[in-house]
Amino acid sequence: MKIVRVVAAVIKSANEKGEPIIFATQRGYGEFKGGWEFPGGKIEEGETPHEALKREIKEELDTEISVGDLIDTIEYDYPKFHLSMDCFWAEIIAGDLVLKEHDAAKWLIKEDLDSVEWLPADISLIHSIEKKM
Ligand SMILES: Nc1nc2c([nH]c(=O)n2[C@H]2C[C@H](O)[C@@H](COP(=O)(O)OP(=O)(O)OP(=O)(O)O)O2)c(=O)[nH]1
Ligand SMILES: [Mg+2]
Repeated sequence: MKIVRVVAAVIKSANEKGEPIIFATQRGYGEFKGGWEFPGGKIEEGETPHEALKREIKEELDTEISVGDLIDTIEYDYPKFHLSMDCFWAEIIAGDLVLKEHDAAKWLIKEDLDSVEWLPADISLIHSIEKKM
């Protein structure tokens, strides 16, 4: 099966109460339109995962991030391809998270992680984030 290598950013911040929050985005196009995910995309030839993630977040959200530790690498079989997705903690350096491609976005506290319809591959990631938030 075709393997698609993807990087995704779990952008972390804090709300007014000082609680940790993460940034979730809703896909605006394609076969998974409407599903919730972490911003990011496919690694291009010659790029490191780190470079790919910084590029994707600039393209999708017009925002510069610093990339932190790897949270998990998700391996998931979709009917048409195998997804291998490196998911990193990230923080905003500059920019306002402008939605260039997504339909909607939300900052979620730990207790609200289950409140959106995540893409199937993201379910196991949500569990590890929940433990680490
Ligand atoms: N970015 C992202 N993609 C995810 C997640 N979960 C998940 O199953 N995917 C899938 C959906 C897509 O098939 C693939 C990533 O594709 P993408 O559409 O983000 O790639 P891209 O930004 O490079 O966009 P494109 O140029 O290929 O349209 O991984 C996730 O949390 N974030
Ligand atoms: Mg993308």
